[in-house]
Amino acid sequence: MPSSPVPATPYVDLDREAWTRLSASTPLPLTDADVDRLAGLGDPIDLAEVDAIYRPISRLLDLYIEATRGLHGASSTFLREDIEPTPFVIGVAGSVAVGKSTTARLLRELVARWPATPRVELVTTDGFLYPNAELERRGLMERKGFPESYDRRALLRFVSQVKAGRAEVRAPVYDHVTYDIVPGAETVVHRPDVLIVEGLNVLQPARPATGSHSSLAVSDFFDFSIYVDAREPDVRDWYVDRFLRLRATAFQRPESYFHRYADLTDEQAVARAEQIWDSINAPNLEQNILPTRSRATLVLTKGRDHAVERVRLRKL
Ligand SMILES: Nc1ncnc2c1ncn2[C@@H]1O[C@H](COP(=O)(O)OP(=O)(O)O)[C@@H](O)[C@H]1O
Ligand SMILES: CC(C)(COP(=O)(O)O)[C@@H](O)C(=O)NCCC(=O)O
Repeated sequence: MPSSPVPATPYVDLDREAWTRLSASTPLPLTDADVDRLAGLGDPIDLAEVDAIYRPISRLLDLYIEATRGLHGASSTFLREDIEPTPFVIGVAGSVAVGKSTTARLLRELVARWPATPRVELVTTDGFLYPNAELERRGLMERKGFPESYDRRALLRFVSQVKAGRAEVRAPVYDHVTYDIVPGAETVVHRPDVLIVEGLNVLQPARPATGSHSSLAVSDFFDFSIYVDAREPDVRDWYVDRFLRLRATAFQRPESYFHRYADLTDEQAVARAEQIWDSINAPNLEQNILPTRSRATLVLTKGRDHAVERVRLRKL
């Protein structure tokens, strides 16, 4: 029997105008208090963009959450067991400097406005990077952010325990100033309604099972996932801009790992940032991150000015 062709794309593809039109018919407009709170996050995002692009995403997430709870109730009825719904888990993936953290922080605020999900927790996967001493030992200091630079088993344990509804789950903490794991620090997650897991590699598929280790990846616990996408030359520029801004602020602090870059001239700082981008972050994007884009439920494509140009939502 001839096999049916694989569809060219499993996504509904909307340009900015089509997606923006959804904003007019989406409930829960931003109030003055919301605008104040969002402005207070310290992110450079334009509030008109929040209303047109990100607020409809929060509505879509609310619909998925409601449907997932319905499905959960159906399973409970079938099993004749009273099983509590567990946190709805959202993954946010994409390149270094593409805007994952900004998107994740924004969604945390917007999703928490919906009556069904006031408690939203956000965890970044950098807390699961191996400490620098361990990365040195493994010869991975020049591969920070590559899948092998993370303690993937600990990350998987963390997400699966939150998803299983455990009352309290702890994650280690990474500091971008010292460029290392903070000894003794932890983030504690207490059974949120929604957990957002943000990180470069969260959409990676599982590695093949070996011996007693089953083949699971954090993405197996996601109820929804978002890939933040942009053209590589634009992301490279955003990375360099952020590096220059950090040089004027965080790098000035003596405890900063990059303190030695505090006094570089503009030209030297740009050259150093480009070198880090070209030798670490660009190869990681190309080899590990971009290949996971097609696994996301929603793909947001940003233009040079950070405005979302295109939204793709998985329909199959
Ligand atoms: N929507 C946006 N509008 C304007 N600037 C943005 C937006 N999103 C991110 N940025 C800027 O782009 C850079 C990278 O964003 P960030 O969220 O830190 O990326 P990531 O977490 O992916 O490394 C930062 O300098 C940030 O301020
Ligand atoms: C800390 C990161 C690996 C990102 O971690 P994530 O939370 O996305 O898993 C990345 O921002 C980073 O520092 N990369 C190393 C190369 C560089 O200095 O840009």
